[in-house]
Amino acid sequence: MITIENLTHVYPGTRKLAPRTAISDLTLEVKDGEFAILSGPNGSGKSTLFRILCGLALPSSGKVSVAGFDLFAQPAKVREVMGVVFQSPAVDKHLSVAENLKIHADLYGLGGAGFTRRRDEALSWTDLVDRLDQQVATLSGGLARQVELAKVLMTDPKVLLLDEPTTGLDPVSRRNFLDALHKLQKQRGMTVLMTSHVFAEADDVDRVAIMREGKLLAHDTPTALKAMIGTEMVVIQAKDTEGLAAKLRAEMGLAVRCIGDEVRLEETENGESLPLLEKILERYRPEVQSISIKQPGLDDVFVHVTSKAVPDHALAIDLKRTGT
Ligand SMILES: Nc1ncnc2c1ncn2[C@@H]1O[C@H](COP(=O)(O)OP(=O)(O)OP(=O)(O)O)[C@@H](O)[C@H]1O
Repeated sequence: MITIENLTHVYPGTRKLAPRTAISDLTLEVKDGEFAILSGPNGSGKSTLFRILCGLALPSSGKVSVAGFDLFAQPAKVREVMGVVFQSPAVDKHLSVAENLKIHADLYGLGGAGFTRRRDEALSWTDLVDRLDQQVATLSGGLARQVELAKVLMTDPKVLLLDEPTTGLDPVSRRNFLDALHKLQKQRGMTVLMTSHVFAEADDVDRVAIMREGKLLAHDTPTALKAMIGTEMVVIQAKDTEGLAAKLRAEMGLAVRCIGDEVRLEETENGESLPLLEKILERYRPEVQSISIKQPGLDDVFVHVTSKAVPDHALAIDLKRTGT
């Protein structure tokens, strides 16, 4: 449904700044009816990609098609099938919920009885049904985001792009927003691509794509991505992380990595971790502040994949293993 082929985007340089490649030969597909999350560290190129997909920027090279339409040759066709929820609010806070929805409907030529039906349908999943006359400025952050989504849903998009839509929401509002989004996506069979840094949001999506420095480093189901780093991992906090890691490598032959203030031993399998943990404690007890065994989550995959400490050939192996 969304096909991105060999996309490259270079921001031109200025007298003081060198040109910057924000997206580098990126190829990615979001299949029909799929819910995909796009993630990556700051500066990895997500916003640039999002701006290109929304038609706000033209890439330096590459192709994008949405629902079979060429994004650059047939932008109007793409706009007909695509809805976009931006990170920064795109509703008028001084107007009521109903007024915001009406203005959006007018922009899209959705008048008369059709408008009321579409509006009521878009609102049916929200908590806004009895708040139509309330000014958006007086709504909570979570409800204001619901107005944005309701607005976009009125146009019945086949493809929905969302740029970190849950930023600033408390955990309960975030969960409510996502639950509603998942329900809607299934009901309407929409294809959804959402940027997010919150990995708790990614466990129940179809696929997660992770970028770094404009390149796609991983793209697979949450289960396959987690399997990339084994069924268990040992995580150690120490007074001297680098020092302990060096000893574990040299004296125990362990392939550990330092990530922030932790030493991590990834890719341990069920049953191996506990004896290893005991051996590490036996030998290095005074240096260890805490040690635990955990099952890898998507946040661990993110750290593994985006950490610059991972040599490129190791990533290539991981990607082969996950079939990306
Ligand atoms: N207008 C611009 N001119 C020059 N370079 C830019 C411009 N916008 C972004 N960049 C650079 O392009 C790269 C990708 O930036 P981008 O904003 O797309 O990343 P991002 O993944 O969205 O980051 P974040 O998570 O911080 O929003 C960065 O190195 C950034 O500095």
